[in-house]
Amino acid sequence: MQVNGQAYRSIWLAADGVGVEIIDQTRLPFHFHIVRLESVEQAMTAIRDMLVRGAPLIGATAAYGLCLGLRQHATTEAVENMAAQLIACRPTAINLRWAVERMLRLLLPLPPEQRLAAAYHEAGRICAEDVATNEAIGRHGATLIAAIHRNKKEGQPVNILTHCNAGWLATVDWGTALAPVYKAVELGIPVHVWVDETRPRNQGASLTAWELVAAHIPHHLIVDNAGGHLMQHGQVDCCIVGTDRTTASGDVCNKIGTYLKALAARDNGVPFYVALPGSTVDWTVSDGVAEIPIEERGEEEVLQLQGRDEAGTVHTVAIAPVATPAVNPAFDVTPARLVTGLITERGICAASRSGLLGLYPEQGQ
Ligand SMILES: CSC[C@H]1O[C@H](OP(=O)(O)O)[C@H](O)[C@@H]1O
Repeated sequence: MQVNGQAYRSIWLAADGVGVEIIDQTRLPFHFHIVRLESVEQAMTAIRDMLVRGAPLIGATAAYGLCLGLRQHATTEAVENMAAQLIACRPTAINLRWAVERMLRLLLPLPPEQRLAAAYHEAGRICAEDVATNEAIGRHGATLIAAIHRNKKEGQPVNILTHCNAGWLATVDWGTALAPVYKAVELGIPVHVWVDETRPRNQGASLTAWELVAAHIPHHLIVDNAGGHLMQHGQVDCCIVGTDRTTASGDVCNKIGTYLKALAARDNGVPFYVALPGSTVDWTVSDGVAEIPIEERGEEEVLQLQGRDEAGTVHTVAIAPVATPAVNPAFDVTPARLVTGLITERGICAASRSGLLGLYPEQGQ
């Protein structure tokens, strides 16, 4: 996407063809800082500490992490060990495992001396495919926004609520939930985005809002608890969110708070869409609540907030008594019954096994 007139992806191979460069998303929205990764350990840290985040992007980072690790060790044992460590960095997003296993399927049959070049090529393919996939998600999702727009009064924008960040920063480019917004804007459809701040890491405030400012797309930041009220008062035409793992039956795992938004949407008759690439479907599980591992992150993310003072200095401050403990589940699962539809690179389908198999028939063979 464009940042101050320059095109960026969220991850790219450095000019020397060796290092991998990322946008440090923990520094946004106040600082646009690029970090160069030179080892698999640095890639793991970037994933764990959320310098990069978002299911497709952490998958792409892990793929390049294997490339960086192969520069040191190319034996089968080393590759398998690196792969296991990368997958363990974060437990919920399926794309992390998907990308690493795709790399292993390619690399393990090769002789060690051929693995490095093949790895860089495949990591590049994973990134290029993600860009094309998300652009297709955008095109399909934009048809939904266009249909809503046709029923709006002349000049009225389509009001879309989104949760967390499923924009281009969550992927290699375009994003998933925000891709339809970007494509709708390209079609000249007026949109307005309600941006859930998304406690505790405030990725809506720090990442989605930053993206929409850069794209000059009208939006308002809202507290997570305001969405239901806005829906009750007819101010939300649809919700579009991302997902870190969706089950074969259409249950959707996404950033904590998504489930509550889906409940409010159902109660108010607001369409609730989930945008995802096929690589985010976990065909091995059906019951999302029972089977998807939910990442428990550190309590400090709940007990602290980060912000910038008037002098431009960024501080981290406590928001609760020192003696107060916190619990920090990073994701929740929205049952398929609350999902209006899934927006994929192959089209839009019902949040159901039959709906998904209709778009991905090869998964049923
Ligand atoms: C396109 S995946 C977006 C998805 O990932 C985010 O989780 P995290 O920032 O913790 O990696 C969030 O659930 C987004 O909806």
